Parts: sequence; C-alpha cells; structure tokens
Amino acid sequence: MSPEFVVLGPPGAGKTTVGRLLAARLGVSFRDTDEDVVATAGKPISDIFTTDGEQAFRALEEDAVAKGLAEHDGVLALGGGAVLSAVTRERLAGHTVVFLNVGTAEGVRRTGLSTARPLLAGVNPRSTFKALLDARLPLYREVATIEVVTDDLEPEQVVAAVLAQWDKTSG
Ligand SMILES: Nc1ncnc2c1ncn2[C@@H]1O[C@H](COP(=O)(O)OP(=O)(O)OP(=O)(O)O)[C@@H](O)[C@H]1O
Ligand SMILES: O=C(O)C1=C[C@@H](O)[C@@H](O)[C@H](O)C1
Ligand SMILES: [Mg+2]
Repeated sequence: MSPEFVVLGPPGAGKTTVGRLLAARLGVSFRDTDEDVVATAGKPISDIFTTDGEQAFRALEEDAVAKGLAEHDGVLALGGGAVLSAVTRERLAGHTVVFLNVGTAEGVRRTGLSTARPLLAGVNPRSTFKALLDARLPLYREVATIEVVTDDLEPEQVVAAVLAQWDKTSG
C-alpha cells in the first residue's frame, strides 16, 4: 500500500484543508501525520513541544510518516517540518509529493488566528515564518513532484491545480 498523494508545505499552506478536499474529490481517505502524533502521544502538539521538546516531537513525527507511507493508500498530509528529517526525505522518493507553497504574508495571515503552532508562537511570527520558509524551501523542493503556489487560490482551486499538474506529469 502507498499513498496516492503526499501533501507537504509550511504551516498555513493548506495541507489539512486541501488534503481533505483532494481526498474527497478522489473518493479516498485522508490521513494527517500531525493527528497521528497527537493520538500516539495522547496530548496536543503544543504540549509535546513544551513538555518533551521539539526533538521528541520530530522522532514521533518520523515514525508517523513512515507508518503513513507504509499503511495509507489515500492522501497523506505531513506536518510542516517533516522534511527536516533526511530519513523522511529518502522515504518520500518514488511517491507523488505535492508541495503547497505559501508566501510569508499570506502564511502568517492564515496561521495568525491560531495558538496551536508552537514554532510560530514567538514575538515576531512574520520573521519566524520567513526564516522557517527560507530554511525549508530547498527541502520541500528536493522531494516534491508537484508544486502549487497557493497565495491567491481558494482551496478548491488548489485542488484543481494539483490535479492538472498530476495529469501532465503522469501523462
Ligand atoms: N488556499 C487557501 N485560501 C485561503 N485560506 C486557506 C487556504 N488554504 C488553507 N486556508 C486556511 O488557512 C488556515 C490553515 O490551513 P491548514 O490548517 O489547512 O494549513 P496546514 O498546512 O495544515 O497547517 P499546519 O502545518 O499548521 O498543519 C485554515 O484556516 C484554512 O481554512
Ligand atoms: O512547521 C512545523 O515545524 C510544524 C508544523 C505543524 O504541522 C506541526 O507538525 C508542528 O506544529 C510543527
Ligand atoms: Mg495541518
């Protein structure tokens, strides 16, 4: 078994929103590694970061991604920082990997109303988001087979853009 689409990108890119829509459109199931980590740890991501630290979260995330890739055959959304793991990047080879890109202004706007993202909870979410994006852009692009810039698109339009690129590449 193997996911039809793996969806990744920074916080607020729309991995969960678009991933769910994409799965519904294809009539397949949706799975999100952030939710799997929460279920395994038995507490919210913000608590894992506070109590156990980011490293502990990344270890749980690496396992959740490996399991999702092995077990799930629908749409699998990864946490925003999953690509920081070299092992995970290797595991993504051979999969259809969708990179949902979003710029700093729109990414901060989309994530601004939530306190659930511990990495963006600092004093200057804008500079934090930009630094995160700069550091990860090469990693997202290393593994992606499809990239959609989502800033000016509604979630349904993002799904359409993903499927249009997929049609072209799977030819
Ligand atoms: N294309 C879009 N246009 C407008 N708003 C969007 C779009 N995609 C997502 N959103 C909104 O942005 C917010 C964040 O979306 P979502 O939770 O899907 O992002 P995510 O990539 O899963 O983030 P995280 O990495 O934190 O899990 C939500 O309020 C969602 O409704
Ligand atoms: O970008 C990140 O590093 C994160 C994104 C979220 O999906 C969660 O996985 C967590 O909040 C960390
Ligand atoms: Mg999400």
